[in-house]
Amino acid sequence: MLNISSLNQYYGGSHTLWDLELDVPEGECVCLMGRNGVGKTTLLKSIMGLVPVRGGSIMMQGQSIAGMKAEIRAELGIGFVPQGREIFSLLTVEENLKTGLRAASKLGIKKIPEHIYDMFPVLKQMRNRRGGDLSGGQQQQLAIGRALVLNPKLLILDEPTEGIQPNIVSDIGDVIMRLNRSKGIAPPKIAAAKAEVHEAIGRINRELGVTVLLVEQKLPFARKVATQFCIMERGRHVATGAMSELSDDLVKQYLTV
Ligand SMILES: Nc1ncnc2c1ncn2[C@@H]1O[C@H](COP(=O)(O)OP(=O)(O)OP(=O)(O)O)[C@@H](O)[C@H]1O
Repeated sequence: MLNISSLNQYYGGSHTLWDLELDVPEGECVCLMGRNGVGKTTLLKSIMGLVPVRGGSIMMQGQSIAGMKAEIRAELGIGFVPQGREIFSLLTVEENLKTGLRAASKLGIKKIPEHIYDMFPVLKQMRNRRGGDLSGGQQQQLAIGRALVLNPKLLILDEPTEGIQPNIVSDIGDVIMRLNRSKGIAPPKIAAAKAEVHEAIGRINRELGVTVLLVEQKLPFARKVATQFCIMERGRHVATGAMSELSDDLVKQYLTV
């Protein structure tokens, strides 16, 4: 579905991506891996047209997209959930989802597709709550739900569970948490919230048939959700394959910190 070859990217004079190759076959869930600063986010931004690239090609379903504006790439069926989620905290869940509809109306999508609420029941329950009042895990589900409004063929996610913290939406929340802790009441289960997000990504891939490319640093999650891996090191791809073939040697060489 997505084929990248000989891609180079520079931030000013700093050469960040070097002759990069990446294949994301239709129906697969590909995990981009590598230590901090190797260029994973830069590669995702290059695919989305958010940073300029030099040379090489980016093909989406056989069509060259390297010179296209970011909005056109979205219309061609590439959904993107950036790091940090970027949801609107003062808008309700439903209003947040509707912000995705403006671009979607060009594709004939006029209302929020029901399968988004099926995929994320919590968004249905909380449709009238403000985005800023949701927990980190719920906000991440909202960000993914919003990307699904465009009915993407390819969904790109940058570290979807990074930064999921206990719900400290206000000083009051903070005080409650501290009080709970002093009474021995455990804070909300972060691991469970992260697992929920990963499970949803797995279902989006398998049940909705959406091809997925994601950056995920946590190996157990990556192994669980992805079918293929691509490891990067200093701006270059160094190893690719089926997730079942990701060896301990590769992990040690390129992923262990
Ligand atoms: N806007 C920018 N201007 C200049 N250099 C940048 C910019 N954004 C990133 N870089 C540099 O490019 C390199 C790759 O960064 P990038 O964020 O793509 O890596 P990453 O693998 O996603 O890292 P992480 O896992 O920490 O998110 C790093 O050396 C980083 O400092």
